[in-house]
Amino acid sequence: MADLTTGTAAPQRTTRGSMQAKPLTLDELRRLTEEGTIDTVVVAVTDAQGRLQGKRLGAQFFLDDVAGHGSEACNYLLAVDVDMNTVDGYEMSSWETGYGDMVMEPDLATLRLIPWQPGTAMVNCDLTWTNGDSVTASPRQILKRQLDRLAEAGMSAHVGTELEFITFDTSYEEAFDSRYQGMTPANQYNVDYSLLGTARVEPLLRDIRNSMAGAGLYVEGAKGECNFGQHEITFRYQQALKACDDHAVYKNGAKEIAAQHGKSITFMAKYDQKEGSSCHIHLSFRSAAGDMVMAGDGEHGFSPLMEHFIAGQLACIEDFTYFFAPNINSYKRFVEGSFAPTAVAWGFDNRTCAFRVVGHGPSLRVECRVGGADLNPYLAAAALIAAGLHGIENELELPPITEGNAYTTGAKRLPTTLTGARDLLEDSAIAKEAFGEDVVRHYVHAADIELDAYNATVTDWERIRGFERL
Ligand SMILES: NC(=O)CC[C@H](N)C(=O)O
Repeated sequence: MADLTTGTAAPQRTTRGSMQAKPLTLDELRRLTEEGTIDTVVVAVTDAQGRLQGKRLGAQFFLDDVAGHGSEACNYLLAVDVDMNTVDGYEMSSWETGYGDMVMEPDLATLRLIPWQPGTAMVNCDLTWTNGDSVTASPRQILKRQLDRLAEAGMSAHVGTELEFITFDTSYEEAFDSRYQGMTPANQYNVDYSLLGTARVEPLLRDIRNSMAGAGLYVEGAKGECNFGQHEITFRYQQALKACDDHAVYKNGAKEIAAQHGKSITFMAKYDQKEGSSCHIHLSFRSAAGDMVMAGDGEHGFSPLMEHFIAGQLACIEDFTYFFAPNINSYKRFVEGSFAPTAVAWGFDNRTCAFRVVGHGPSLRVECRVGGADLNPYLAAAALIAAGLHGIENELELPPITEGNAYTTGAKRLPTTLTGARDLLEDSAIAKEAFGEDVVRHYVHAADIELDAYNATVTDWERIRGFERL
């Protein structure tokens, strides 16, 4: 086991190297706690917005009580807005029901060291009610339900998520105080693939990469992107649930590490008018034994299952767009010619399509390019699995391939506003069937909360536009 950081500021502390740490067992955690190397265990759940929420527990208390029995958290955690306001209208949580508890049930398979915080381990949790029932609106429970459906069909899913983000030399506190005006991006020009440009940000990027390896993620690499200060760090695909747990840990951890460097990073889908930040999701189904099921002898080298799978994605993406673009800002990313998709289309290695098929044989997979970096990975992965199953169960026919520029074809368009996506989700028989009516109501309400907050706000844009000239 590698040494843990002693808690000095990030730039001085030693990194852990790039080897993927093994999951931490409960016995190892006990030993590390007894020898004083670990003193804190973070119990974490992922909320509706995809954020890690939870508590920092004394490691001994975690070992004695929580590992076996869970830890309580207020049920409002899945029913607040971004600002943690208690908002009306959620069935699972309200003043009327007294805002009681749910139980964070540690999934011990997710136990890991958190190298960027001294003496700390973390565990991802499922959410149950105090009577043991599953909390159906919990993103992790929503994904697990789709994985159960997939297992009943004799399959499992591999997922890889690729988050882009924009880095600023400005600290989070300075950014907040200046109301996000006049911030300094970490690069002053487009550093897409630029080794020179990315080297400027490498102390932070390397710290994030190596810290994530120490937290059990398999780091593939980092590259620069187009917008000023925009970068992407990628991790190897893996079983869907672990991929989403790791995504949530990474996104939270990358912000913590940026803060330790006096910098800030944002996963907003569209920070400014230049290129937005995506979360491309690579997905493949395998047999329960792990064998490939998507490649075959058909046209394009597809199996019939793959044809139905892609057809299902195209059939469902409009209904499910909310799960890939859950904020007002998310829709500003869907701009023609920006590498973010606008067309409901699929193609081979075609970055203008919503669904880009890549690889061949065992590596054949679909990259969904719809999601912004602000998506909730559990909900998006659940949506892709549900869409694939919809296509397979109904043996949907593969629509024609798009060759060339999907931005200028007459293909159907993705919803262009949160209102549009919300309405499609609300009316979706497929979504209600796959996720349950209560889950659809929960997330339609989440969209309404966001829309109401936005509509009630007078923005800078309106003042600049109208103050003098109107
Ligand atoms: N690497 C890329 O393909 C760029 C993706 C683009 N930034 C988006 O928001 O979708």
